[in-house]
Amino acid sequence: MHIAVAGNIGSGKTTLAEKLGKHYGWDIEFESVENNPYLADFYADMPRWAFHLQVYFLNSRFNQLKTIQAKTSPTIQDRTIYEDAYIFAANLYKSGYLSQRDYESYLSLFHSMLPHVKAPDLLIYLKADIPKLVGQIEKRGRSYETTMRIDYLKHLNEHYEEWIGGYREGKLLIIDVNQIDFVANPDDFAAIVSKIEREMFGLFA
Ligand SMILES: Nc1ncnc2c1ncn2[C@@H]1O[C@H](COP(=O)(O)OP(=O)(O)OP(=O)(O)O)[C@@H](O)[C@H]1O
Repeated sequence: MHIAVAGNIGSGKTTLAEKLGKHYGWDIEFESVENNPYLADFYADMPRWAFHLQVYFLNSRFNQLKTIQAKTSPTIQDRTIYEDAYIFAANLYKSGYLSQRDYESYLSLFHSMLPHVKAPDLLIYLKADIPKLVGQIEKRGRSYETTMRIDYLKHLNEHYEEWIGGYREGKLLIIDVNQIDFVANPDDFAAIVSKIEREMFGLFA
């Protein structure tokens, strides 16, 4: 079984994946941030490093998927390969940070991978407005994210809305995290668990 958590930067994917992994005893596949050789450079100079970073993320996510698809134990994944292509790369192209030829090469690579990609059994989308995202990004205080512009987050959110609106690949659970705190408030976490059970197993928990 493959569960994936999707959402904009700072929406709380990693934290929720950790909590659900612990709650259900699922394996967790994280996004590799610490060892990413391009991320800090990318935030300092997006046009220069956009293509490099996208190829890096695409490859790392594809390898992660191969691992998940080869396993029999249930696994929760922190961000999907769809977000790399349909959200981040598309946004960088539309914002002029990826050139036409680089974007076309990227898409060609992504389309070569796509036949080997199976959609998750359940996609959990964490929907958050800009103030919530900004608050959480500030709270965690990663130095390279301090240069991030509000516009960048806004454009990413627009891409998320469009992608989620048309998502038909599998089961989808949308969780609006604007008014909840599933870390500080156990009831909020329990409500998420109930929604997951209803979606996955049709139970009224
Ligand atoms: N394809 C991509 N293109 C550009 N940046 C990306 C891409 N994938 C991930 N990132 C960035 O890499 C970093 C990854 O951080 P992390 O895994 O903690 O997730 P996050 O997006 O910050 O989400 P959350 O706070 O919900 O866990 C973030 O700055 C994120 O936006």
